[in-house]
Parts: sequence; C-alpha cells; structure tokens
Amino acid sequence: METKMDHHLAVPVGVTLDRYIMHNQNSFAFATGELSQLLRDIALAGKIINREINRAGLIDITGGFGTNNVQGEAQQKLDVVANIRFIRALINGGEVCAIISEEDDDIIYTGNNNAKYVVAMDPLDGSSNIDVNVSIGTIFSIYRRITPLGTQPSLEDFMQGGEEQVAAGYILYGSSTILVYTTGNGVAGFTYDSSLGEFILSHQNIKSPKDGKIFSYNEGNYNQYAEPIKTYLNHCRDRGYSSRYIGSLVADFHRNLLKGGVYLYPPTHKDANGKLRLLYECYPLAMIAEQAGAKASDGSQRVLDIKPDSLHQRVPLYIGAETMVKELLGLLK
Ligand SMILES: O=P(O)(O)OC[C@H]1O[C@](O)(COP(=O)(O)O)[C@@H](O)[C@@H]1O
Ligand SMILES: [Mg+2]
Ligand SMILES: [Mg+2]
Repeated sequence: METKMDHHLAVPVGVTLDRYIMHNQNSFAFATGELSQLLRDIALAGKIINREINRAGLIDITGGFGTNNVQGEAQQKLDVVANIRFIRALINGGEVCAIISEEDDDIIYTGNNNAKYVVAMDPLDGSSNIDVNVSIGTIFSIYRRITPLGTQPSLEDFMQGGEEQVAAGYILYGSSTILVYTTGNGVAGFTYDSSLGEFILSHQNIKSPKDGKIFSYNEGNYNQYAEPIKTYLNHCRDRGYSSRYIGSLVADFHRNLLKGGVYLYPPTHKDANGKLRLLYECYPLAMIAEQAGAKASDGSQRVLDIKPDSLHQRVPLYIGAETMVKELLGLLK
C-alpha cells in the first residue's frame, strides 16, 4: 500500500516547487488548495527578497534603518524591506488572516478574515551578517487558525504550541538560495534557479545523520555558560570536532542538518532564556529537525512541547544530530 512518504518520493528531483506542492496536495484527502497557495506566496516573497539581497549594495538598502524592534535590536534596512515584502505577499495572497513577525511588536491583521491560516515569521535571520555578504535566511511557521472563519483572529491562534504547526520552513540566501520545508511528511529542499525564476526540487526527503562532528555556538559567550554546557563543548574539542559558527541560525542549522552537527544557544548573563525566539525561530526549525530525524530541546524538554506564553518569548536552543543532543541533555540532567 503506497504511504504518504512513498507518494512524496514519487516526485523526481528537478521538479518545480509548484508541481511538487500540487503532487503532495493530492495526498491529503481533504486538501482544498489554500495551504498550497500559501506556500507559493511564501516562495514568491522569497524570490523577491533574494533579488533585493543580491543587489542590496547597489540600491542603498544596506546599513541600519534607525529604529529598534520589539527585541530592542537595531533594525537593518533589509530587515524592514524583507518584513514589508513578506507581509505584502501574504496579504495579497489572501490565505492568511494574521501574521506575527520579529520586526513587529503586535499581531498584524491582514483583513482576510475568511482566510484559514496564520503565519509566524522571522523575515531576515542573521541580521548581523546582512551587509557583509554572509549567508542569511527567512524562517516561517504556519498554523490553521482556531478562531472561527469570518471573525477577527486573535492571540490564541498563535498560542497553539509547536505540535500544531501545519507547515514550517526556511529560505537560505547563501552561495545558492534554497527553500526547505515540511508539512509533517518529511523534509524537502528546493534550489532557486534565477534563470528560470523557479525553485527546483534538489534535496528530496532530507534526513539528518544520527551523529556528527560539527558544533556551533558563539565562542564569545563560553565563559557565561553553565558547567554542563562547558563540559559538553570541551568533549567536542577533545574529540577534535569542527567548530563552525556563521552567526546566522538558518545557515548554521542547514549545514548541521545535512552534515551532522549540533547548534547551541544556551542562556547567557545577557539573555537568561537564551536569545532565540520560540514562535518564529525555534518551533519551525524544531519541526524540520524532527521530521529529518534530528532533535531540538530547550535543555529540559522537546522544543515542540514548550507551552507558548507570549509572541516574542525566547528559549534556550540545542538542536541537531540525535546522538549529540542526547549527550548534551544527559550532561544537563
Ligand atoms: O551574535 P550572536 O549572539 O551569536 O547571535 C547570533 C544568532 O542571533 C540571530 O542572528 C538571531 O536572529 P535575527 O538575526 O533574526 O535577529 C541568529 O540568526 C544567530 O544564530
Ligand atoms: Mg532570527
Ligand atoms: Mg530576524
């Protein structure tokens, strides 16, 4: 009997994202196409942002915007441009009734009150790398709303918890641009071919190696870490593992997902709960990690089990190859 995964794997590499979405929509008996359309809208916004990033230095969208976001971080011009582009694409697409973004304090109501979905997003991840040509990304998380269709969506639509995500993904703007996502049936990656203007299936059914030899963290914070974290990092060093840290979560996560590695952002003196945001950084990457056979924890529980309590809450993040995360958690116990 053909399983949903078999159905996925029936799509040959080289197929466009559009065709892949259509093919997989058919594996959902009650699919009505809205989620498919929403994924297309996100891909479109990704193409636009990719273009802006590639020519940022030519069209004066480098440097600071002169404002701070709700996290108290200085917003880069590209943070703001990416935010506007994504919001516009989601509003025009018509499938989303509300959005939360790293760059906006409160819920953004799209006016599409008959739309079924809400989106949490980090329009540009890796802001410290924006103007220096280092890989950056976009992260997104999608929920089916729980408030009635036709009404104003509300906070509860975003407080459903990581297990309720219907889809999650990221776009990595690196040496090539790749969109990676899951709808709960495995993880696939699509490389952008700008000459065709298409995302093309390049990574089918991504599986993380069970173990790895790469560890990623900000060395500058080492002295602030709890002893068990230091012990784990010393183990990695003693074993001669490779220390790799780009400083863009999406880029560090993607490398470790494909090659086998662990990314850590533990609590620090400055950020007692770590730096990364639960709703639009940790939940979506945790869903992808688990779908690819890797693990994601805040040190005491699965990231996907964490009960959300605010839009921009931060949590510690330990994510990557199963064996490495398990060893780390063993030390933290
Ligand atoms: O500079 P630090 O403290 O190492 O933090 C880097 C981390 O912060 C982030 O830049 C936070 O994300 P944003 O850039 O979207 O704010 C991650 O991408 C990255 O892993
Ligand atoms: Mg980020
Ligand atoms: Mg960001």
